[in-house]
Amino acid sequence: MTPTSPTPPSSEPAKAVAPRPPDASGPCAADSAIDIHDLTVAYGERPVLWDIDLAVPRGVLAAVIGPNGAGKTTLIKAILGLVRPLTGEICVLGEPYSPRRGCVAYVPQRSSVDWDFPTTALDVVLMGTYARLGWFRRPGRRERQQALEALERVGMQDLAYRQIGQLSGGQQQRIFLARALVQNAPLILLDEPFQGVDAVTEQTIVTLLRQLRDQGHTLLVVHHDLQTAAQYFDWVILLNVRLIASGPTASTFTLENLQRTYGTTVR
Ligand SMILES: Nc1ncnc2c1ncn2[C@@H]1O[C@H](COP(=O)(O)OP(=O)(O)OP(=O)(O)O)[C@@H](O)[C@H]1O
Repeated sequence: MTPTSPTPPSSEPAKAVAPRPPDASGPCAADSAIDIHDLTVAYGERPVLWDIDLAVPRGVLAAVIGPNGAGKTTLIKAILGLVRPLTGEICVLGEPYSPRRGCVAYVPQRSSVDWDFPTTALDVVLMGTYARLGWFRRPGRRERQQALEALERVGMQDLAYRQIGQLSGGQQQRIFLARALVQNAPLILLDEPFQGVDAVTEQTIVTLLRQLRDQGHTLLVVHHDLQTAAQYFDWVILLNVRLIASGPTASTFTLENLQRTYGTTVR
């Protein structure tokens, strides 16, 4: 790809970008949960994602890892159609995003949510049913039951009627996870779900993510903690504006790849 503007990031080109699966064909391979070709995203003149080619298979619990400002959140936003790429194509579950919108659940970064918005935990979870209901139907008894069950799965049933602004960080994170559960989407994107949560909540979330993976969902999780990455995830995507590597954790989460992602200071 050779766009005239903006100029490419100055760092050395990535040497070993993970190859796309050999059976992937056309822009939207049906066997991939996410398929990205030649993706470049810029804010103004500055590229924050450069020429990304990436295929994430279905049914993996995948981490997106990279330093601050590497473009991890921007990658999630690009998949969700929230930022307009300069170039490139993104396919979700074998199709462009728009017709697949209802198949994707999103657990945002806590800091990006207005917690003063006057709504209860149950109402937030019920939002996960809206895509199924369409424009003109309101959630009924069945949807409320599903929402309460999801709250129970994340251990939050007792706080269903609490205002979201009155919940702790870990509790808020679980509410958004419950919303994703209710949506029952095949693809779930989570932006730093462990940020600011205690060890017990972190384990609750990890257990849920594994259960969802075992049920066939694909999960893409922005993750910062290198100590836990290999233990939690079976697929890793290493990113620093460019894609450094993507693949099974055992073969991809290597010291060499981490050094290329973060510089030479990783031990
Ligand atoms: N709306 C925006 N307008 C301009 N620049 C932005 C915008 N959003 C993000 N950026 C910049 O783009 C770069 C990538 O941001 P992004 O949030 O995707 O990184 P990240 O890897 O998620 O970082 P972190 O680990 O700190 O959350 C950063 O340098 C950031 O300052």
